[in-house]
Amino acid sequence: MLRSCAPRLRTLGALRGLTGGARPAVGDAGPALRLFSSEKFIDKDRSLPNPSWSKEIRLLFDQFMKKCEDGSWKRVPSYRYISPQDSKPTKEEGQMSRARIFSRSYDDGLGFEFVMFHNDVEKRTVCFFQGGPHLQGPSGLLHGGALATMIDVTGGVTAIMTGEFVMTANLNINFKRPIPLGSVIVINSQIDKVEGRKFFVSCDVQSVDEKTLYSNATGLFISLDPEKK
Ligand SMILES: CC/C=C\C/C=C\C/C=C\CCCCCCCC(=O)SCCNC(=O)CCNC(=O)[C@H](O)C(C)(C)COP(=O)(O)OP(=O)(O)OC[C@H]1O[C@@H](n2cnc3c(N)ncnc32)[C@H](O)[C@@H]1OP(=O)(O)O
Repeated sequence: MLRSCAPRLRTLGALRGLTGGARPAVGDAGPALRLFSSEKFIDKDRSLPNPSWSKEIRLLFDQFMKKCEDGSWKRVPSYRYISPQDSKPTKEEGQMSRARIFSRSYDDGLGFEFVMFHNDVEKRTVCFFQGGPHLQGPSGLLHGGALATMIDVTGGVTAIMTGEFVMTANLNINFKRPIPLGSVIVINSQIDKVEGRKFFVSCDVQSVDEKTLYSNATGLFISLDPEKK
């Protein structure tokens, strides 16, 4: 069921660094730590390096943090939980009270390790992704659904960074080459066209040396109709 508009806009604001929270670091699109309203619980920003990150993804992270210094790029923060003020007004109970954002639901190193950087002028996002052992599909290879998740999230962030809260309406993915589990890949996403509430986004997925095109994709993201909210 769709939630009301205002909480979503607060989430959007936090994502774009437009609202309060802990002080953002230079080059960040938002707060590094998110204090929940009770101030008893701190949800850490999971797009920062952790011990499971390989040298390769750390190097890419460092390179792009440098690009953030002149403000042209911003690191996109990423959390495990939706903060209580952005959640449904009714108290969630049982299993639902433990809800996590899917792409951040695994412990460090086991699932989706990634960081995204966004360029507002170019309307594009780059994601560095390292898929952990719990994302295996065929032996030793990344599951296609895990890649689809990352394409969805990267494309979704590219659209969301325009300031609209969007939902994914359509994804078309060509899986061209299998991805070795644990390797680092680069997902580039850009907005090709905007028609009213429709954001047409394309993505390509490559090896770090750009020699292998693993996948390409297009997606349609639609911002919510105020009449229907
Ligand atoms: C969800 C995340 C939650 C919290 C995140 C928290 C923090 C943010 C941090 C990070 C963000 C990460 C990015 C998120 C990535 C994950 C995104 C998702 O997983 S979303 C979940 C999967 N998607 C859905 O469940 C969507 C289900 N569908 C719908 O709710 C609706 O169909 C819709 C997409 C909202 C559109 O419904 P509307 O009633 O608003 O639109 P319409 O009036 O029907 O159509 C408008 C326009 O668009 C065309 N159209 C609609 N659907 C399609 C389609 N599938 N293919 C092509 N075209 C489509 C339609 O024809 C109309 O066109 P027009 O006539 O030219 O205007």
